[in-house]
Amino acid sequence: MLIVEDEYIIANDLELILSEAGYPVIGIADSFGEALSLIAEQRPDMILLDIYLKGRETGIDLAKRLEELGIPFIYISANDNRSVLEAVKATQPIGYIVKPFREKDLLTTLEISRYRHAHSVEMKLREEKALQIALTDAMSGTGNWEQKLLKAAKVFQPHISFDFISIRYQKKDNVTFYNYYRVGSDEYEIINMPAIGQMTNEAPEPLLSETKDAPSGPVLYTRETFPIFFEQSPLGQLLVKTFRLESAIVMPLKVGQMETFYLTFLSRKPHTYSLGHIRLLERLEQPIVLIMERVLAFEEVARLSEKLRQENNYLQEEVKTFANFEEIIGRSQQLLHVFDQVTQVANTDTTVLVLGESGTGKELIARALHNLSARKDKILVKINCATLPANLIESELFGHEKGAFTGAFEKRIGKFELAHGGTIFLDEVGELPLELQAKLLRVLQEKEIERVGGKTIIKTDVRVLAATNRYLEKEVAEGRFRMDLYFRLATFPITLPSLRERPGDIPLLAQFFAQRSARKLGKPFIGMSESLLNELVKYSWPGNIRELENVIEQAVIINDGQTTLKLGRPLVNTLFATTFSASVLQPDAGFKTGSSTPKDLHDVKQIQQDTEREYILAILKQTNGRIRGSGGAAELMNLKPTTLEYRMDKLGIRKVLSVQPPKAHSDIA
Ligand SMILES: Nc1ncnc2c1ncn2[C@@H]1O[C@H](COP(=O)(O)OP(=O)(O)OP(=O)(O)O)[C@@H](O)[C@H]1O
Repeated sequence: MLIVEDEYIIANDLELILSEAGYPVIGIADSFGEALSLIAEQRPDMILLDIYLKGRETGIDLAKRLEELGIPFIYISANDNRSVLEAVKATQPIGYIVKPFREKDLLTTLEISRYRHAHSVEMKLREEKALQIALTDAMSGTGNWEQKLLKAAKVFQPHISFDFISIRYQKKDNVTFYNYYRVGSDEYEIINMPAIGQMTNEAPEPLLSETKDAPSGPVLYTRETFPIFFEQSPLGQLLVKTFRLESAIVMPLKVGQMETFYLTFLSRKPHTYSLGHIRLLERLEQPIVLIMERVLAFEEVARLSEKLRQENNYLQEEVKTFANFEEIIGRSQQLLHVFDQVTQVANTDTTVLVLGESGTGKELIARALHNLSARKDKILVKINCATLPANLIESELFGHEKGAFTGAFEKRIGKFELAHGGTIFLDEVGELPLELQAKLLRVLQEKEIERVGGKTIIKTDVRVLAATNRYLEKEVAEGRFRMDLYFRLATFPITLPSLRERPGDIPLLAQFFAQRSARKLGKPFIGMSESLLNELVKYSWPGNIRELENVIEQAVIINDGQTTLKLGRPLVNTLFATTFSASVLQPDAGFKTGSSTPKDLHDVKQIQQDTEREYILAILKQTNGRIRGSGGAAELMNLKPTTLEYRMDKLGIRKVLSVQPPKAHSDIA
């Protein structure tokens, strides 16, 4: 114990009593200065403190230092002046002994004070532990940051009371403010930036950028020291003025390398905050930082696993088809030329536009381009521009912020962001609506994207591959496709030959598909007859390799494994197919990779179109107008539904939505 007493006799008396009672006394000081130097030498567990000492400073002045040092003390004084007693109370002594005292009274007071103090320290420790647990619960519960921080603020209230709490979250150059105003015992109003603007008639946003870094530890501000606080936080100044606040504590919490949370507790009363609060915040600093780090790490993990989940979806889609260059079957000159082009351009970041009829292997070539590039270990994201609803394409491509549109409940990253570091394959790019063509062009030019409803620009590193079975130049001429985008995409065009242009590859492909299907179905495959191969080669394959693949798979399915393959249905049974096989003309002008051109091009084309139209109408009648799904016209014709719809559109065949029974006035009827 240390005795701070200027009256020598009393001091000696005290020392004697204490020593005899088993309280070792480390010294006697008669002034403020001497007491501090004794404390510096040896820190006492407790101090007996007189109010009036030698020199200018009093016991009350010393008490303030003791509070800072965290040393408990008991006043021992004859002073009963009211204002002095008020000041004494404010210094939070653990006991008070009135002079003159009896030895018994002194020892009893000492014992009780010591017990109460030890008990209160233990209580405090327990309370602090409970506070930490409550903060962890608040922060790791459900909800967004605004809700979590409100829960955390409520947890603080009994320990560091406040009328207003402002939490600034600084992440690199990005600042977010969360403000809560206490309106009832457990009721808080969330005061966001627009609300501050409305209340103060001042735009608060510019003030954010003027916010300076606060000090490294907790700092207490009162009316006298507010100017320093205002200097650092002009927004804080606005809040203080608007909500008539009188004192504050600012606590910076550095989380990780780049992120800091600034907690500012503000009170309407001038003397709410004390050194005790500062000490409490200091003790809580590490635990809170740990909580925050954990919450941020969880968020990051959740973000990454969501990304991984999305990537997985695509990867699963990917493994369904071949992705290997070697798996592209064919030895024709036309195909070898394509291989040369692929090899040339694969390992660059050049945008490639793959052209060709439906089913010619455009997607396969796109995958080969990716697999032969330096990006092969990164993701290849495919997006089919024809199958997405027009109103969702933008958000699919670029992502959206939460609340960007009705139904955007959560923030979602788009495929461009997902493909970061890898490749994006825009299949059927010719179907992209005009307004999105402008946005795609911007991505290609600036290499940056903006989420729907987002304010920030996100840099991307994505290689773009695109494919279409449309004749894009015609689309440009007819105003359906932007010329500038066309030029951007067609930096390096690769045109795939139709199957009928390379009949020499048909036997190879047929064997390959037959073996593969047999393996898949666990059936033996003993070969194909000469006549079957001839039949395959003669056929015109409007659905190209996809159609061949399907025809062979069907044949393998119905085959018993003991005899050579037979087709499930004859290939010459459609007018559509025969017409095309009779001519070298493409069903869709523009992908002419063959050499010969019929003389009377116009007439042939007209006949061809009429025949095709009749054929499609006949099939549609058979299916009651149904295009998609099993037993639909597309399946019967071995075409993709989108291709069939495209053809119908071209030939002026209207789609009938309600087909049961077919309407008498419709095309189909
Ligand atoms: N040279 C080839 N060797 C083996 N299989 C091929 C070859 N070319 C295409 N295929 C197969 O044919 C089918 C159709 O190919 P793909 O989907 O790449 O065509 P596409 O031109 O992209 O069609 P669409 O324009 O209709 O989307 C796929 O199953 C693909 O694996």
